[in-house]
Parts: sequence; structure tokens; C-alpha cells
Amino acid sequence: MSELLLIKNASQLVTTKGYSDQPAKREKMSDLTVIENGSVLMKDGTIQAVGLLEDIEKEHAELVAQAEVIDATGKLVTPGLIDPHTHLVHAGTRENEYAMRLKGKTYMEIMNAGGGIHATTRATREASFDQLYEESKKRLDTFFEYGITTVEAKSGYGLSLEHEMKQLEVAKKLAEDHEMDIVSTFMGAHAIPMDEKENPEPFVNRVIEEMIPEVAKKKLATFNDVFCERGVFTPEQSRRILQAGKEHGLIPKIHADEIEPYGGAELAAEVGAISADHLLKASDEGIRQMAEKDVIGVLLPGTAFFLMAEYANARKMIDQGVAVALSTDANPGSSPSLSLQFIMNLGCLKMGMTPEEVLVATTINAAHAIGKAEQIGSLEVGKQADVAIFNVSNYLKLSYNYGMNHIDQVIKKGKVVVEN
Ligand SMILES: N=CN[C@@H](CCC(=O)O)C(=O)O
Ligand SMILES: [Zn+2]
Repeated sequence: MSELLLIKNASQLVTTKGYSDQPAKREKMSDLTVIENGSVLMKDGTIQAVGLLEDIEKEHAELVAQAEVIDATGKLVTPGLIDPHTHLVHAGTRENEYAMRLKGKTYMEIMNAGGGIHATTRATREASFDQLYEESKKRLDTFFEYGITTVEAKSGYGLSLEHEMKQLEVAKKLAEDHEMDIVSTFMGAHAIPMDEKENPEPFVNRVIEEMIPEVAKKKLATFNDVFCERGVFTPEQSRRILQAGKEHGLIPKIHADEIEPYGGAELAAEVGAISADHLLKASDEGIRQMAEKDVIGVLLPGTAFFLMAEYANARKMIDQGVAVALSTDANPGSSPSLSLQFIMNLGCLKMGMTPEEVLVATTINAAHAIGKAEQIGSLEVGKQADVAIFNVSNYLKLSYNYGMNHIDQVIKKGKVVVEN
């Protein structure tokens, strides 16, 4: 028996159409299809039809008659949201550092003194596989509750072969066990271990010669990321690490120009990264090169919010032709939140994006940022049936009633996984 689900009569069904090959750029980031009284029919986890119920009934009368029905009257239906940048697998929290920052210490001062990423690395190294699994699983459940149906997950709190592998193995097991889709990124180059700060080259060589080959051999990641920032990895070290990843089939990503302009956006363009993320301080030239080389800008306004920093210039990036995606950057130091809806609010209120653009940035463009746009990111026939139903009547209200969780139900591969 096939599994049939029909969501009918949504006040608005909102999706992009036709951007599965290329991300939406410039004015195309506002190109939403809005169907009033929209319905979507799903069969065996795949979208079968999208449109008005009467039209779907004409074409698929038998399937409609057999389908389980969700009445979405008065509600908003969108593709399941996609979070393309998270530090999902980690142990511990850092509210003590938050309190220190509120008294004036900076994020980098705390990190250079052995806190920050190093604090989470200590906690993650000490944690067992099972503990990491359980903590991360809870986060996945919460992501679902916020309407997120696919996440990218980075390693980077191990900083040694053994512990980086442990993080990636946890993500792999979760991808097998949990209904959430998880795309993994290796980020051994997240920080230089404290005891090697004076002489980082041996660590860079271990990332290149030991960790990358092992991750690739065990097929534990799709992407390879590096924190390119003054005091962390230089552009030269980052280039070597990203090139080495490419030689092993890992697609480059980069934490770029977060704290100061450091050539990260330019490096992303040079190495052909799929995305450059953060970009709070990206140079005009870096933005120009990203647009030219089709590097997606994954913006993380939760980090600017939480670190009380200047926001990335989303408006300039979009106007200059960079395809923009948005993400939580969920992590215990710079963005301890799992709400992509709040990130959408920030996109509108703090980065000059429109409600249309933030929806595109958290659906189809986010799918492109993790190489999954052929399967997910829009409600189109043949795509995976990942759907979010919000308890609001139109998409403007998603960012109007800010800081709230509007989710009513979440559908993953045609099955209800959240029901409020
Ligand atoms: N900036 C570097 N990495 C993370 C933060 C990691 C942490 O503070 O634990 C980020 O994307 O913001
Ligand atoms: Zn990050």
C-alpha cells in the first residue's frame, strides 16, 4: 500500500519554482509562487501534485480519495526549512562566556585565553559517543519542532583524528536513525589546539595528511570547512586545507570574514567553494568575486545578534548578484539557538532583506548551499515531500510576529513528524 497524504486548502502555499538547477539571485530571490487555497499531494515520500484542490482532484482522483488529509485552512504551507550551517554535534554550554561578554570581554579574547571553541573541544573530547548522540538527537528533535527538515552538521570540536572522527560518526549514526536529513561537513580546521598555537604548522599538516584522507576514505563528510580568521587559520593555511580536501573529493566551505576583513570571501571564490559563511566583514572586492564565481553567501545573523556585532551586508550581496542563504549557525558559543524562524526575523529587521528573500534564503538557496537542491527546498512535483505548516495565514506574518515558533505541523518524507 502506498502512503498518501494530502494537505488541503492552505490559506497560502508558498514556494519557489524552477530554481533547482541554479540558486535564485538578485530579483529572483523575490520570485515566490503564492497559491491561495493551495494543496499538496504526497505519495511515498514524494510530491505528487501542487496547486488548487479541484485541479489535483481532476488529475489524481483515486489518490486523493485514498489519502490521509490535513486541513490547512487558515494556515501557511511552505517547503520544510533547511539549515545549511550548524555545529550540531557538541557537548556542553558556554553561558559563563556569555556573561563575560556582557561585561565587555570579546569573543576572540575568550577564545585566545583557552575558552570559546577550546572549551567546547574539551567538553566534546570528554563526552562519550552515546552522550554526544543523545545531546545532538535532542537538538534534531527541536529543529523539527521549528520546521527545519534538513540540517548541515560540522565537526570541529575534536581537533584530533580520534575526536573529529567521533563527531562525524555520531552525525552518521544520527543520519541513519533520525528522520532528519543530515549533511556532514568536516571542520578539523576550526581552531588551532591551545598547546600548538605558537607553532601551528604541524597541526595544519595533520589536518591535511591524516584527518582529510581518513574522513574521505570513510565517506564521513561531503564538505570541508575552515575558520579563516586572524589568530585562527591564515588565508594561506586555509587555502592548503581546502585544496587538500578537494583532492579527496571534499567540497570547500569557509567561515569567512567574521571578525575582520581577512580575504575569506576572495579565497572562497578562488578555490571554488560552494559557500562562504558569516561574511560580516567581507570586502566589496570579495563580494564581487563571490558573485562572479557563484559562491553562495550563507549569512548567520544570529551570530551578529548574539556577539553584538555589525550584521553582514545582505542587501549589498543580493544587489550585486550573490545568492544568499540564511542559517542558525547553531553552536554553544556564538549562536546558541535552533530557531531559523528567528533568523528570518533578523534577516528582515537587521539585514535589509524582504520577507520573500528570507523565505528563499531558508529553502531553495539553503538547499543549494548544501548541494541538495535537486531533492529539497521547494514544493515541486518529484521532490522529497518535506513540508512545514505554520499557524499563520500568510508568509508576511512569519517575520511580523517575531521571535515566536509558528509551526503547526511538520511533514518529513510524506510523514507527520511534528503535530501541535
Ligand atoms: N566562528 C567560528 N565557529 C563558530 C563558533 C564556534 C564556537 O564558538 O563554538 C561559528 O560559526 O560562529
Ligand atoms: Zn559556524
